[in-house]
Amino acid sequence: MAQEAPLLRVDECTVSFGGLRVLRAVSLDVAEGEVLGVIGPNGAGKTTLFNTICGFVRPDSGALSFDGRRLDPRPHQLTRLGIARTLQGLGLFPNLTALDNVAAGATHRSRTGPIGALLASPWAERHELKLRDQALGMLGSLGIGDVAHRHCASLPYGVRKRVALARALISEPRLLLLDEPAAGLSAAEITELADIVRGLRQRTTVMLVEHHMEFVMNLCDRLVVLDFGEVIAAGTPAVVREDPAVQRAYLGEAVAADA
Ligand SMILES: Nc1ncnc2c1ncn2[C@@H]1O[C@H](COP(=O)(O)OP(=O)(O)OP(=O)(O)O)[C@@H](O)[C@H]1O
Repeated sequence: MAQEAPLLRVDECTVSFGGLRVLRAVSLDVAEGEVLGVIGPNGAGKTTLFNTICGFVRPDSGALSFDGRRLDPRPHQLTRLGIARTLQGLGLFPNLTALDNVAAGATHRSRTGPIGALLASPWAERHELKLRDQALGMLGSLGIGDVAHRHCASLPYGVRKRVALARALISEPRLLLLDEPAAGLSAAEITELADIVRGLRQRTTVMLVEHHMEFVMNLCDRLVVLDFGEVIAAGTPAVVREDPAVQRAYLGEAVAADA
């Protein structure tokens, strides 16, 4: 039986900054519907891998494909291609409400355009109202509908992280890239986040970079481990946790965290 093509394929990608080789012939597949975690010690190249997938960094060699087609993205094309990303720094507009921040994630779907906006046609207004309804629904589905009209600057960090997640989801991505989603969250918030991400798999594929071992071990279907820019292991959390190369890379760190 023919094997289904992966949603995302990273094929032998090598990336250098000046003389520093940061990714070394990295290959991995992300299957539709899975939650894939990318882990590795500090400086292993995880963020660079995300940046390469998003087109912020061009590989020296190698190729990417998305849904069976060559992926050579410019960052501004990502949403249209069906890829969304949350950032470590969240990147929210602090003086806008949570609702406006989320609606901003759907601007590629806004068909109003500058002329329509100037004319404020009833059609354009209806369309904008629909987008705002969807943004409100998205905040509600992440359990923070009550903060929709509050400025982001006034919200606790854990809530702002959910706003950023809602903004990524409003574009209805096929692939959602989460950059350290658990960082800075309390233990209770991390448990809730894991439940949220499990719920997301009905509608999107998730690839995440994370340091929190218990979170990734409990949540991810598969893990890819990077060390010094190389894939040193890949497989289920149970397999990866027992891998001697992974344990060596994490010497002194809690890879086997009581997951
Ligand atoms: N724009 C850049 N110019 C030069 N060096 C860079 C650049 N971006 C990253 N690096 C270097 O590339 C290496 C990998 O960095 P990267 O941020 O991808 O690692 P990481 O695994 O995400 O680390 P962390 O877990 O600490 O976030 C590091 O040595 C870093 O200093």
